[in-house]
Amino acid sequence: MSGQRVDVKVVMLGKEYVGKTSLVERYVHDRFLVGPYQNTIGAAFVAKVMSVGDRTVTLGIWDTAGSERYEAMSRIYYRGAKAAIVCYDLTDSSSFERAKFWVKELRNLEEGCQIYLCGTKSDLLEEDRRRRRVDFHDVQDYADNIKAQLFETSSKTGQSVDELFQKVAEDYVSVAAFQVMTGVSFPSPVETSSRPTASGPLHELPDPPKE
Ligand SMILES: Nc1nc2c(ncn2[C@@H]2O[C@H](COP(=O)(O)OP(=O)(O)OP(=O)(O)O)[C@@H](O)[C@H]2O)c(=O)[nH]1
Repeated sequence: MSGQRVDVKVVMLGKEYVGKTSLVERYVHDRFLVGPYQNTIGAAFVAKVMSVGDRTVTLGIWDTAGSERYEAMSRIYYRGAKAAIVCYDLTDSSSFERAKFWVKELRNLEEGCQIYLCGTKSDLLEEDRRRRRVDFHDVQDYADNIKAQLFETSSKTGQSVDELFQKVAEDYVSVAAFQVMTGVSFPSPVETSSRPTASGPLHELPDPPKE
């Protein structure tokens, strides 16, 4: 992919091991990789073209590293994002605390960024409901408060993964339509160029977004 036009910059944020890379893998390649866990180093980029009604929308998805070691780098990647998918693991309460940390940052620093909260690994709850460590209703209240949308997904089974990314694209289209109607100009699409990926199975890493 070179010089591909991206309509919506999407950034994946969340504690390490919550399943950000797996979510992108399921959505983009419809697969769930088994084998030893490989943490993301820095960030990885992938673009996905999709349809919303009769429109084509290209999502440019930045999968950031969850390790706190890379926190400063993740900040570079969320700059200018139109959507952030903030992930937490439904079986790990500390990962929800980390999600709140990212929400706070985005709310303070990226006003125009729509937040999607994503509770991951829902298949583990289907196996054993007692594994849930993050209450659905608590998160729903929190999501209402911060005007975010909430999804619970499984990259293993694919549950709600397409719906999540579809909603991101649909929201982009309706906001863009609203802006055209009201005459408010919309930022021009981001141009990307190709470069080898920093990590993992995702590919096509463009230049980091400029501040
Ligand atoms: N059962 C189950 N396991 C999952 C799911 N999603 C991810 N995992 C597992 O959780 C581990 C971490 O997944 P990753 O996608 O690498 O997590 P990450 O958030 O990208 O991690 P970092 O790159 O370190 O930030 C891997 O062993 C995955 O196989 C899921 O939906 N269900």
